[in-house]
Amino acid sequence: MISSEKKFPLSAKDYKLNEEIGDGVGATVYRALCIPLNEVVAFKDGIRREVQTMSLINHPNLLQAHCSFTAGHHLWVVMPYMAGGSCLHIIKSSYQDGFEEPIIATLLRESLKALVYLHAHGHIHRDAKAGNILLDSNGAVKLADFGVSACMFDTGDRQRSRNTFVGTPCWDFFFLPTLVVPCSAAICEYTS
Ligand SMILES: Nc1ncnc2c1ncn2[C@@H]1O[C@H](COP(=O)(O)OP(=O)(O)OP(=O)(O)O)[C@@H](O)[C@H]1O
Repeated sequence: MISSEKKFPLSAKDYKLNEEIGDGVGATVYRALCIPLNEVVAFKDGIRREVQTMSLINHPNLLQAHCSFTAGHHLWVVMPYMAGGSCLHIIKSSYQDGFEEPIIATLLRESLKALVYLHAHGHIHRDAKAGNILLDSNGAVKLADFGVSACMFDTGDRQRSRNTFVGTPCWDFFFLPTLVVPCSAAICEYTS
């Protein structure tokens, strides 16, 4: 699971946890400092499936993990810190009337490239939404949060789990059909 040439340490003592930067349904995300590399990172108490998916993907529009390790009962995922925050956060703080169309088009294009890549590799994200589209300090767009993602090649219980409903209802039933589906036939999140 390497998103850069740098070797991120695999021990909690090498990280200094700072403030909470996100509180999702499944996990809390923190800003942290990787002390030996003097680099700001994001720290998430992940789940095994998420870590597995993050270890397999490699695309500029997908948030890869630097590394992961266990400490006590926690499975920590160390990720690049996306200083721009999520699109949801930006909309709430600065664009209450919504983004202008050119911005939406750009965000969708970048997010769809990520989904096309995932689908081509047999993965389905299952929770594409503004809170999971993150921006870094250079404005790069990355799709994050593979906590409920699934793999088309899974068998047994994991295969059956693809048929369960996950994700975020308003996004799955409203946003995606009205905005994203006309933009790309690549959205096959619902066919699983
Ligand atoms: N690498 C990161 N850099 C900066 N902020 C992040 C990063 N990862 C996550 N966040 C912030 O934390 C929030 C929650 O993260 P994430 O979606 O991974 O958690 P979750 O518990 O799976 O969320 P949910 O289940 O609600 O979708 C994001 O919306 C974002 O604001």
